[in-house]
Amino acid sequence: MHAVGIVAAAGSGLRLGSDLPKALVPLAGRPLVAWSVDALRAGGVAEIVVTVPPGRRDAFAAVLPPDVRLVDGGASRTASVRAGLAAASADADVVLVHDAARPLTPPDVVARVLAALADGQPAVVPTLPVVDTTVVVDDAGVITDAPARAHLRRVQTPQGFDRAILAAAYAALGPDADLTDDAAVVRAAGIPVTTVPGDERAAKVTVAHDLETAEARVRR
Ligand SMILES: Nc1ccn([C@@H]2O[C@H](COP(=O)(O)OP(=O)(O)OP(=O)(O)O)[C@@H](O)[C@H]2O)c(=O)n1
Ligand SMILES: C[C@](O)(CO)[C@H](O)COP(=O)(O)O
Repeated sequence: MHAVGIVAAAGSGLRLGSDLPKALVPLAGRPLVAWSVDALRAGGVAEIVVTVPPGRRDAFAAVLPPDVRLVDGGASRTASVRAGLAAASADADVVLVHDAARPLTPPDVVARVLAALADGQPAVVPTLPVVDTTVVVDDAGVITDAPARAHLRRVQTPQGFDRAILAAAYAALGPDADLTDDAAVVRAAGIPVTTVPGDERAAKVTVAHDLETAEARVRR
């Protein structure tokens, strides 16, 4: 099975509040994107495309292995993954889409996604249970619903797909579509998405506290 990894790294990191694009922010002295590329490789994905903020290729090339392909990302994560997918080898069987913002993803998570794809699943995402009661609120903040927690999951990356199915789902999507993950893209095309266990260590670095937590994990 020929797998290609797409690392979405073209975000700016507004919620982190850094001057650098988030993917270049250091974690224990190495940029987040370098950790995330290593995580995919350690899990068994050799070929990697990284989507970068336009105009920042040199900065990314300086911190990544020379065989990683760099492409300009877009204005949204959806647009960036679309650009990465267009640059991925057309002869790849499967694609794993990963966030640069999930630097400490254990190789086991990547391996579980690959194994489910090798089993013939068309779309696979790692998930974790929800531990808090979770509610829906209206614009005034009043609770309107409290979905049964047993059926709720937190979705992580890498998310794995049959390459042709993901490409067809993106092709069917409007040019300005902005969905929060790639599972939503294939679900919009009617493809069922299965889940495998995620891992708390694959947490996303979104705000400053997440970076502190990741630093503490690396120190341990
Ligand atoms: N136009 C974009 C926006 C996001 N991403 C990537 O998608 C992943 C998840 O996005 P998020 O954590 O929201 O990153 P940012 O968009 O950088 O964060 P923020 O919303 O705080 O600006 C990140 O690795 C980010 O680099 C991307 O490739 N292209
Ligand atoms: C793809 C993702 O990490 C799955 O949980 C998440 O949807 C990214 O969301 P963000 O708004 O780009 O942080």
